[in-house]
Amino acid sequence: MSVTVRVPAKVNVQLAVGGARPDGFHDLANVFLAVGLYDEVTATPADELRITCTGPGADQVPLDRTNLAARAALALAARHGLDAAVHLHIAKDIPVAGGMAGGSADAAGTLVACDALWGLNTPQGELLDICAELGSDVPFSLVGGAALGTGRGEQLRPLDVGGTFHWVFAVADGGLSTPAVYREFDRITEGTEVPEPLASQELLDALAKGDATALATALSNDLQPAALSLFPSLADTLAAGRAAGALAGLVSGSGPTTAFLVRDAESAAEVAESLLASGTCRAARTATSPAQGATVVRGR
Ligand SMILES: C[C@](O)(CO)[C@H](O)COP(=O)(O)OP(=O)(O)OC[C@H]1O[C@@H](n2ccc(N)nc2=O)[C@H](O)[C@@H]1O
Ligand SMILES: Nc1ncnc2c1ncn2[C@@H]1O[C@H](COP(=O)(O)OP(=O)(O)OP(=O)(O)O)[C@@H](O)[C@H]1O
Repeated sequence: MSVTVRVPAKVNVQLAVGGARPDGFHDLANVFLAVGLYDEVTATPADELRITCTGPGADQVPLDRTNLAARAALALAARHGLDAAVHLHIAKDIPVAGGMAGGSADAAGTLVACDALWGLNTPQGELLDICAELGSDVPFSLVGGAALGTGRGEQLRPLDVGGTFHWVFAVADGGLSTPAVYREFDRITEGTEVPEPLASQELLDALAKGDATALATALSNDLQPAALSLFPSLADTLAAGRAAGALAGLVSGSGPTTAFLVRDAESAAEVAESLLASGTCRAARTATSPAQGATVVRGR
């Protein structure tokens, strides 16, 4: 018997970053939006903890206990005094090391899959606590939809979304390390006064209304200069997407995936085709948001 859970990627429609905290993290006003690109995690009873992974970029995913999915299974098992004797298969579709929370999605998916497989019925609040221990993005991967993340991004307030938004994601050739991008942010902002991160009311209103034009004007990512500094060719990708007719483009989270907000599905297909033809990205994917958080799709 197995349980399969589907988990969405995310884009940060606003990522306001404060100064470095004494613990090395940064306080954020992080407006998460789940997008319909999914990883699937299947949990099956086994003699011992084992991970397999298929899909684009699977060769870059660790299969040992450093995999965030393995850490999630071990954390849930430990909380309930169980042995994490489970085979986790990750069917990857979220770009690896792309700034779209792929590893976080797999961790959240593993928690939901193992919770169902082991019949634990762990309360949502407890699952969210485990998520926060695993990583700043993991709680959002569990809940999906749209949310404002404060603290290091793990304290969530659900947000209203009044319509469907259409996106094109340009997948870069290569990845970026999240800690390296935050370090570059620190280097760039050194000696300046970094303001307290605050969510933009204009942006929250645009989300609530489902107004893509207004959202396009309000998109922002304080990590973008750092990602561009470490991966300068992303500027060409951003220019190509805008020239192709996107309403706006920005780096997704810590990058290097770039996200383009477009008017509708037809425009998404056109912008994706132009981006690929421009030769400034490895792949272009279309998706809509919001998307549901970690959800059991097969098994109990
Ligand atoms: C860039 C984002 O993806 C935007 O949602 C997140 O802020 C990163 O979330 P994540 O990958 O889950 O990050 P974590 O695994 O919690 O932390 C990885 C590293 O990123 C940096 N980090 C992360 C979150 C945060 N609020 N401040 C930080 O400085 C720290 O160097 C940390 O050691
Ligand atoms: N299940 C996993 N899937 C992908 N990468 C993983 C996983 N577990 C650990 N990793 C490691 O984490 C690194 C970052 O991968 P991930 O795909 O989570 O990045 P990301 O999407 O940029 O993260 P975020 O947007 O949360 O900052 C990878 O290079 C890989 O070595």
